[in-house]
Amino acid sequence: MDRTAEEKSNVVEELLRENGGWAVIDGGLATELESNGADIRDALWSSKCLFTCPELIRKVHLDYLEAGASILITASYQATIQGFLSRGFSQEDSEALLRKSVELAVEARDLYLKKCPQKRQILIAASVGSYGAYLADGSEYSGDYGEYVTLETLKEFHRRRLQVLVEAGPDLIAFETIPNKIETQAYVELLEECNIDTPAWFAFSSKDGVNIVSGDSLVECGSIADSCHNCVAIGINCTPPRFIHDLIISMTKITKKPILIYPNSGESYDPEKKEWVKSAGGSAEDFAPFVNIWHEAGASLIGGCCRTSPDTVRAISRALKGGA
Ligand SMILES: C[S+](C)CC[C@H](N)C(=O)O
Ligand SMILES: N[C@@H](CCS)C(=O)O
Ligand SMILES: [Zn+2]
Repeated sequence: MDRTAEEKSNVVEELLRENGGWAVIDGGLATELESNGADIRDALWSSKCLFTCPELIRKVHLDYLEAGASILITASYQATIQGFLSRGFSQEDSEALLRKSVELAVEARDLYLKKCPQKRQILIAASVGSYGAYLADGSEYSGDYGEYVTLETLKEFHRRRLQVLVEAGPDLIAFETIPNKIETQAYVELLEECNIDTPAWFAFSSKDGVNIVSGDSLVECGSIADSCHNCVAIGINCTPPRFIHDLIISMTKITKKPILIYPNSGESYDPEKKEWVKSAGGSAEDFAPFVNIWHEAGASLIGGCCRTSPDTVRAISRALKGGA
C-alpha cells in the first residue's frame, strides 16, 4: 500500500519513538566491501560493485543489520548517470544501476526481517554523494569546484539521478559528505522543483570542527537545510570523531530536527592512491565510548562512515543500549 506524504515524512520520528529516542545508522559500506575483497580503486569507487558484485553489496547490508543498524545507506554514493555513461553504459542501464542500489538494500531488509524473530523498523536511505565524489579526486573533502561550476550546473548534474533514486522507493534520501553551500542550495532547490515528497537528511563534512570542509559556515549551510520542507534530520558524516562533539553543539543552535552523526575513523583519504592513511586521529573502535556523550549533547541518529565496520556498529548499538 502506498504511504501518504505525511506518513513518509514521519519515518525518522517514528523510528526514534519506537526505539526510545535514538537509532543506529550503518557503518562504511565501501570500507566493508573492500574488507570483503572488492577492489574499488576506481573512478566509480563503491558503485562499481553495482555491476561487478551486487550480491556482495546485499551481504554487507545484511551484516550491518545483524550488527544492529536500523538505517541502511545504499551503494549509490558515487553512482551517477554521467559516471556510468562514461564507462559505456547506456542511459537506460545507468538508471537501472541506480535503481539497483535501492533494490539491494530492500532485498537485504526483506531477508533480514524474514529470519529475525523480533520485528523492528528498518529504513533505507538512498545515498547521494556530491559532485566532488563523482570527480573522483577527493574534492568532496575540499568543496572546491572551481569558478565554472554554478548552482545550475550542480542542479543539472543531480536532477535525473535524484529522480531515479526517488522512483526506486527508498524511505529517505541521504545527501552525504556535503562540502559546500552551493551544493546544499542545489539539493534544496531540486527537491522543491522536482516535487519530491521523500524525506531527506543533509549530512555535512568538516575538517576543523567549526565549518564544513570548504570553509563555508556550518550554521549557514545547516540553516539552509533546516528550512527545507523535506529535511527530516541534519548532521555530520565522514568527519574525524574528535570534531563531533563541538559540531553537535553548533547544530543544536540551528535546528530542532533530529541530529545525525556518522563519523569516519579519523584517518585521512589519499584520492590518488584511493587509500586511507593513518593519522593522529585514532581508530574507529575508539569512538564507541563517546556515543552516549554525543547522544546527551543532542545527536539521536548515530553510525559510522568510512573505515568503520559492523564491529563499530555493534559497539555503538551496545553503548546506546547501556552496555558499554
Ligand atoms: C568518501 S571518499 C573516500 C570516496 C571516494 C572518492 N570520491 C574517490 O573517488 O576517490
Ligand atoms: N556512504 C558512503 C561513504 C560516504 S563518505 C559509503 O561508504 O559507501
Ligand atoms: Zn565516508
